[in-house]
Amino acid sequence: MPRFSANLSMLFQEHPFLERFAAAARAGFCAVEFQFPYDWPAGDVARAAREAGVDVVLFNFPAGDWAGGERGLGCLPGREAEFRAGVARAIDYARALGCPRINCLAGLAPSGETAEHLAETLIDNLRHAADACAPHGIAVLLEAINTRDVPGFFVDRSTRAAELVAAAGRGNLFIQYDLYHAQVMEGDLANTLARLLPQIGHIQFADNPGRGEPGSGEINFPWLFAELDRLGYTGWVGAEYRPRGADTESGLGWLRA
Ligand SMILES: O=C(O)C(=O)[C@@H](O)CO
Ligand SMILES: [Mg+2]
Repeated sequence: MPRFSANLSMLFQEHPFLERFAAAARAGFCAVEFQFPYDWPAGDVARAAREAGVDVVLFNFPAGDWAGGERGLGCLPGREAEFRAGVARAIDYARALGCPRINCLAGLAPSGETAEHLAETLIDNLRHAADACAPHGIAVLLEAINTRDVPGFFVDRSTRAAELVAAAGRGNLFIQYDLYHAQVMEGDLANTLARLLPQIGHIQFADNPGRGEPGSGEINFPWLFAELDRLGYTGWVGAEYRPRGADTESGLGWLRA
């Protein structure tokens, strides 16, 4: 079976953030990931992970004014300085946490800009991020997000993310393949995984519809997890779903199985 990490922005929300690390360890996870650690000092986050005995395997670059509706800075012309400051901040956190990969959110396509200009901006920003991360042994990821949940997201298909990553042309640049977003937008998960595998630096999952745990929807997760082994994928697979029950533990049947 693949190596699973618990996404602490979605799982274990019945606990305060810094207590979710220990909750994940008690549930059997040896690795965690999360969206944004920036509300907590890096030292506090690192201590929580160390004391729980879990590795931190992924988090996101700062993504703009999230509460105000922004969903990333990667493709936004005129925001390059803010993106770059976010890259530096994320590297500081990654070094404190020993985290080897950081995910870039492309953001919502602003009106009045051509797709070509947005793609150029994103590619320049990805190159900057990859070059800044490379000396620290950190990989940079680009994730496609479905436009049913996030209307207007600029990179909405894994095949497009793969094209942009290839165009940026950096050895430490990969795609983050989220099975939930891919199922909403593209389907054909197994064939797409096989085709994009060399470019995949991290996988996440939730069932569809509803973004719940495996077994709550239409995706055949036992078969797909076995397929990841058959394909030779050795990276992390992040559980990034909204538990349907009152607590996370009651939805972990897929992990026990
Ligand atoms: O929504 C997702 O999927 C993610 O992976 C997040 O990190 C982006 O908000
Ligand atoms: Mg995801």
